[in-house]
Amino acid sequence: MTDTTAKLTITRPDDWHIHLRDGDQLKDTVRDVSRYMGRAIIMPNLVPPATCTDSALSYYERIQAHNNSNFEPLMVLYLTDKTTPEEIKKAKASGKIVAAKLYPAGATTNSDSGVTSIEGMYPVFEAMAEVGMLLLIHGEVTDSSIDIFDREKVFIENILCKIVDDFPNLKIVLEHITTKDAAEFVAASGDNVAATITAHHLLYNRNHMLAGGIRPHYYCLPILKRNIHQEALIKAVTSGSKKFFLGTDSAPHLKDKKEASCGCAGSYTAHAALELYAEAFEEAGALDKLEAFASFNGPDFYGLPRNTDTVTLEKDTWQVPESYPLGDDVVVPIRAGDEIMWKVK
Ligand SMILES: NC(=O)N[C@@H](CC(=O)O)C(=O)O
Ligand SMILES: [Zn+2]
Ligand SMILES: [Zn+2]
Repeated sequence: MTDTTAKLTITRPDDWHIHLRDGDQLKDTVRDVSRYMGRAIIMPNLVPPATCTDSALSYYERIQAHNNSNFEPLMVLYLTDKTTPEEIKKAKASGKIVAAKLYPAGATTNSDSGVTSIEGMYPVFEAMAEVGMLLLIHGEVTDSSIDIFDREKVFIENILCKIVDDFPNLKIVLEHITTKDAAEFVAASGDNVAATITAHHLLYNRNHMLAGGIRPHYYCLPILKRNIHQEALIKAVTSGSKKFFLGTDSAPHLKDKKEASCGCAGSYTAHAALELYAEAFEEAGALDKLEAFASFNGPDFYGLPRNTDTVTLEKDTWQVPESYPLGDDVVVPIRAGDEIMWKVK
C-alpha cells in the first residue's frame, strides 16, 4: 500500500448495505455498485418488500439480469411479524440469502410492513442463530415522543441491549450507525456484534444539512447528528477495530421526491462510494486503515472469503455531475456539482 501521495491499491471492497431498488432503476443502480464492489448486501425494502425466500430469489434474478461482471449480490429477507422459523431455514438453504433485516415498523423508507413486536420475533431469532443467518438492524425507535436525534440511542438502550443479551450466538449488524453511543456500544459488545458506517456520516454532520439553508440530499435516516458523533464514527473506523465495516446505505430517490415539502429519506453515494470513504480516511490521516474497513472486516464478520483481486484509487480530482439517470428520471448524488479528490481507476 502506498502513502497519501497519489495512488492507493487495496483488496477489492464490498458494500455491506445498499439499496438497488427495482424495475427500470436496476440498470442504473446495478451498473454503479458493480463498477468495483465485489459483493453487496442488497436491502429488501422494496414495494412490496422481499419478505419470503421466493421473493428474495426472484429479486436476485432481476438484479442479475443487469449484471455484466463478477459482482455478487447477497440477498436479505425482510422480517415482518409473520416471518416464521421455517422461512428462515428455507432462506438459508437457498445459499443466496445470508441475512434477515429488522426494520421497526415505520422507522424508515418502506418499513411499514416491519416488525411491531420484538418479543414476537424471538423464535425467528433463535432459528437465525441456529442456522447461522445474520440479523441486520435499522436501529431506531419509532415512538413519536422521542426526539429524532435520540432515536438510535434510545433503541440501543431499550431494545438492542436486550436482544444482544438474549442471543449471545446470533451475529448482529447494527446498520448505518450515526452516534457515539452506537460506536461505543458496538465496541464494548462481544465478537458477535458489528456495525456498518456510511461515507456520508463520516464526512458530514447536521450543520451540513441545516446551516445556511436546508439541503434535502443530506437527509437520510438515521439523521445526521452533531459533530461530536461524526468524530466518534471517524475514531471508530480508524481505530483498527474489526467490528466496523463499509456499508454505503446508498439509497436513491428521484430528484423531485427529495426536493419536496416532505422529502424522502436517503442519500445516493454509489457513484463514488470508495472515493468518498477515501476522503474521510485521508482527512483523518488514516488511509492505511481503509483497506481493512472496506475489504477485510465485512467478509470476516459474515464468514465469507475476502476478495482476492485489487482496485486502485488515484488522486485525480473530478467533478460530480448535477444528476445521474435513474430509470426514466434522475437522482441527485451526494456532492452533486462539486469535486471529489479520488478516483477509482
Ligand atoms: N437510509 C435512508 O434514509 N433510507 C433508506 C432506508 C434505510 O436504510 O433506512 C431508503 O431505502 O431510502
Ligand atoms: Zn435503515
Ligand atoms: Zn439503508
